[in-house]
Amino acid sequence: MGKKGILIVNLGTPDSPSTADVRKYLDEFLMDGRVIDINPILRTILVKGIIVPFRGPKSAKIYKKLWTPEGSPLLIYGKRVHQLIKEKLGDDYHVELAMRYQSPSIPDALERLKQAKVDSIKVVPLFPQYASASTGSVHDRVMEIVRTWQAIPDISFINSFYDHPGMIKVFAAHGQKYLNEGWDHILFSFHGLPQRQMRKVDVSGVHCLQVKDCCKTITENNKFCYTAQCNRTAQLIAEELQLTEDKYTICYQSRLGNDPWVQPYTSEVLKDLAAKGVKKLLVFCPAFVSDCLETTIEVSEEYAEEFEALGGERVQLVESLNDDPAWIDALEDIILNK
Ligand SMILES: C=CC1=C(C)c2cc3[nH]c(cc4nc(cc5[nH]c(cc1n2)c(C)c5CCC(=O)O)C(CCC(=O)O)=C4C)c(C)c3C=C
Ligand SMILES: [Fe+2]
Ligand SMILES: [Fe+2]
Repeated sequence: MGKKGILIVNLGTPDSPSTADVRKYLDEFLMDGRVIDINPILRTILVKGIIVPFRGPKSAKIYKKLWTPEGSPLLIYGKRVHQLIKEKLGDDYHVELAMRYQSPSIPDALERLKQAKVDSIKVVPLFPQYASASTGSVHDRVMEIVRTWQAIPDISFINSFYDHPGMIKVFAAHGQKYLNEGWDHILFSFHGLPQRQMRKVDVSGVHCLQVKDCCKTITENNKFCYTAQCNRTAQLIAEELQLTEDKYTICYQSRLGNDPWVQPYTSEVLKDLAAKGVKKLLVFCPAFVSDCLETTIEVSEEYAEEFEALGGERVQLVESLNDDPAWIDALEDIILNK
């Protein structure tokens, strides 16, 4: 019998922080019809004519701050997790790491699985909560390639692991280290998403953004809703840490463009909290399994500066799952049992 193939996939990051490489990354990322889900002609004009030329140099400056001698944190942690999970799963498995955008690419990783003659492939996007723009896009790309193969092995896809007890415990343990430092409030800041993408995955057609508090709890109607899954992740971490509802706020960062995204926006929440006299904030970012631009720079630097300018004193980011051995245990369970 052959080995079982596992393909773990994260979002991706530029190959280097040079403007040319950041532009190449943004172009591949934002030309994805699941990320900027508008008319293809408008998308091309918007991405190639406006975002890539103008945002490219600005993003490159931010990536230069993020970059370490080993490279981009998202890829560094990706490689460490890949190595650790390979060791943990042992010889019955062939594990490949890919990035949805840039390198290592999904086509190359799938080719290696094909060459290894695996019996099956399990695709594991490293996004705890499902969004068409992240998990959906990984699934789409894998299917696009595999459908051209003559011999297609057993193949399965993980949708999400937003409530996985092992993962919840690791986020909670990382937060627990800071809990006794006298925080005025706690934020669960998730990556944002255009509201129309929430509506599109509403399997009932009558729920998301149509009923009051639509996605506060997760039900049959909204089980694929990114916001409903984010809320559940935050509630479970809060329960694990015995935080009552008044102690925390769930919010959404990194909005791009002028269309409405899921609310409340993190920057608006920072303004409201500062106006109420909140000085010290602890921030979890549980949409990310590893620290990256969105946590290390956007939260720890940009939101921290914004909050201080509003009269706040301190913003402390809770480290992501990164290469914590307890996360590797949880990931093994997700791979084997989901
Ligand atoms: C949590 C999963 C993610 C979803 C959903 C998502 C949606 C989404 N993102 C953009 C635009 C940008 N995102 C950028 C960076 C970025 N996004 C995610 C994850 C999700 N994005 C991660 C992990 C990262 C960091 C990558 C890294 O290299 O560390 C960026 C690039 C940075 C910048 O220039 O600000 C953009 C742009 C859209 C439009 C979107 C829509 C659904
Ligand atoms: Fe993003
Ligand atoms: Fe929803």
